[in-house]
Amino acid sequence: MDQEGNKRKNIKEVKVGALCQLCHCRKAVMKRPKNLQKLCKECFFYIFETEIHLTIQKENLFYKGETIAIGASGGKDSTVLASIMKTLNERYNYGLNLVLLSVDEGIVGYRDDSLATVKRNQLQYNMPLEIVSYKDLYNWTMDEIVSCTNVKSSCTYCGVLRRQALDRGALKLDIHHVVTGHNADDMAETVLMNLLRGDTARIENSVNVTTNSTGSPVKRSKPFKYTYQKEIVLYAHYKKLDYFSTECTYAPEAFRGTARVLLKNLESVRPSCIIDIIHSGEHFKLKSRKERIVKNKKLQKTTKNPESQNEMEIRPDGSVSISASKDGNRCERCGYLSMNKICKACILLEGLEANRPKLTIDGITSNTDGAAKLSKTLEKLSF
Ligand SMILES: Nc1ncnc2c1ncn2[C@@H]1O[C@H](COP(=O)(O)OP(=O)(O)OP(=O)(O)O)[C@@H](O)[C@H]1O
Repeated sequence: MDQEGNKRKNIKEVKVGALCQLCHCRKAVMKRPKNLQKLCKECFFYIFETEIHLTIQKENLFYKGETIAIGASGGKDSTVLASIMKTLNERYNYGLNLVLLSVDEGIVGYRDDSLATVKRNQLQYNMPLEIVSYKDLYNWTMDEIVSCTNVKSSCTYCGVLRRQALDRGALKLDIHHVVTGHNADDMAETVLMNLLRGDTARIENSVNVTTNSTGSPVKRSKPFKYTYQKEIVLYAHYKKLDYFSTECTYAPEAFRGTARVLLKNLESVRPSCIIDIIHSGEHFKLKSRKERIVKNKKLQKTTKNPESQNEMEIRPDGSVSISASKDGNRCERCGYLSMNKICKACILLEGLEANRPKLTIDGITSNTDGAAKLSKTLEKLSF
């Protein structure tokens, strides 16, 4: 049974047998994963939707008449997001124009199936759908990238390329705001990961509901910031939403996987820990950049190259980080918006191009479709 199947099995096993603690008249069918409150289905729907509405209101996420692209992967989070956005838009008269935006990374046996789900969602929610592909944007599919690199680093490539692809897809439609289905578990995981790596500079940013990548005119919001993954699964299950439940064929980023297991263990003994970690991240204050730079200047006296325009920071372990000078707003290679001379996507693609010949033997392009499946099978083999 896959992971999703297990989750659904767990849901059915919840036996409550008491009255709903909200309406006090209907039978409770579940214990809320967030606070163990016993609820009937109707009250769960109401409280789940209302909490997301309150996050949207508190953070002032949208304005009337705004067009919003919903990052739609066909998975549970973004499917529930599309459904909720439609419900709240109608119920509270947000006045939003909602569009589904999908990125086709080119992973045979995974993304092609999930995109079929998004196409059904398009009809079910009556929303326009735009699909942009890595192949069209970068002339690479993820299957090709993995056959040139390895499965383990695939998430790094995919993350950078997808972020830019979502931006480009949105701009193609003249949309400047993308919402994604990142949830409370994702956020807590990211805070934990950054904390464990000592990457404190990223903690503050990782708990923001809305973020703007440097140089990007497209902002991103996460209306599910306080929404537990387990509750998203419950909502999708009880509402019988049509979503795709297979995990990506490629390995999840190794360290994130470890942080995920750690978080699940913590959650099993203290369900509130997910929100608690997010709150800790929200209250985490780094010394101002100015303060850090002044402190480091003494150290830099001996290391500073007077000809360099680059800003240098010395990390606590003594290693040095040099941030590129901000030369302009466009990548010199692809012309896409970037605060650096060459955007991250182009840097990664440049490394890949060097390996492109490996994919072509005597002018015949080798078939990389399903490379992920093959790699996974090989990984499992033992001799
Ligand atoms: N291929 C894609 N096209 C459009 N949006 C995407 C795509 N992949 C991810 N996203 C957006 O980023 C969010 C987080 O994706 P991620 O893959 O990290 O988590 P997930 O739990 O698998 O999400 P989901 O259940 O929605 O697939 C998704 O909810 C979605 O909004």
